[in-house]
Amino acid sequence: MVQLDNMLEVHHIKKHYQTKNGPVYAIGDISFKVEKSEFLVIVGSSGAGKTTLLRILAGLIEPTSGEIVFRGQPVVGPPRAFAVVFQDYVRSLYPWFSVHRNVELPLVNLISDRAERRSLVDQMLERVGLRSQAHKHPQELSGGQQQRVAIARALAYRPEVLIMDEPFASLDAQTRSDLEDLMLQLKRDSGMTVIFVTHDVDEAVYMGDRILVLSRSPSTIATTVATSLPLPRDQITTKALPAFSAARTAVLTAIREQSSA
Ligand SMILES: Nc1ncnc2c1ncn2[C@@H]1O[C@H](COP(=O)(O)OP(=O)(O)OP(=O)(O)O)[C@@H](O)[C@H]1O
Repeated sequence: MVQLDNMLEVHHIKKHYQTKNGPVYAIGDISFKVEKSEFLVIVGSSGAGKTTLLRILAGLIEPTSGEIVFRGQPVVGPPRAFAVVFQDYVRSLYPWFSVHRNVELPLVNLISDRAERRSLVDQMLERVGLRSQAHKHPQELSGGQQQRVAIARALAYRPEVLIMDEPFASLDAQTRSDLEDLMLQLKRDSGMTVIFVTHDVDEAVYMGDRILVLSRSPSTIATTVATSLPLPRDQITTKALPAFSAARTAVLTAIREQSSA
């Protein structure tokens, strides 16, 4: 029998927000498990609770009930082993610090040796193709470059789990596919686990090993689609495979069923 290494377990998460107009029921009841080194993608219509779920997974907000278990331990705050990249990279970078300093900051309390820390930052900036821009400030870079800085910062931290909330949503198509491929390559090299939210079904199928489709809120998991696409992926040949269109059809059908439900 195949032994699965479930590093993260989500047990019956429910979440409602208290507002002045009464409770908003965001997450109905969600349970799933994530294997080590898996690339798990979460899709669902607007307002389905994707960001809420990611924030709970990252230990940033508490669920109303249910439990997240990471390596056998309940998550009660942001775990050291997790890093998060949000869509809003402009606000996630410090404008008054250089690119290099932005990537270095989260490492200050982790790596006390300054030379070692700076060398790791240089390596990460090299990986995302920004070594020559290290001295600049974020606002001097393009949107795609700023998002690369946010990715370099998350990866320099060497997380076991990287949580990404629509990280490429506001980028042009070419930059987006370049960053998709960069992320897949970095993930393959590091063996980290990725949990990734997107609105884009093609991106979900291209990136994911498995896709969770959420129902409308209060959300549950409507369907799970395993992609079974060969690695490494390629923007042209992978998307021409029958398995790609089969997975795409399965995800789109589930989303359509939810929006007409
Ligand atoms: N802080 C909050 N207070 C009250 N309600 C909230 C809060 N955050 C989210 N909600 C509500 O919870 C529900 C789920 O929101 P969430 O942002 O998690 O959905 P989403 O699937 O990420 O949406 P989108 O795809 O549009 O970003 C929505 O009805 C939203 O209005």
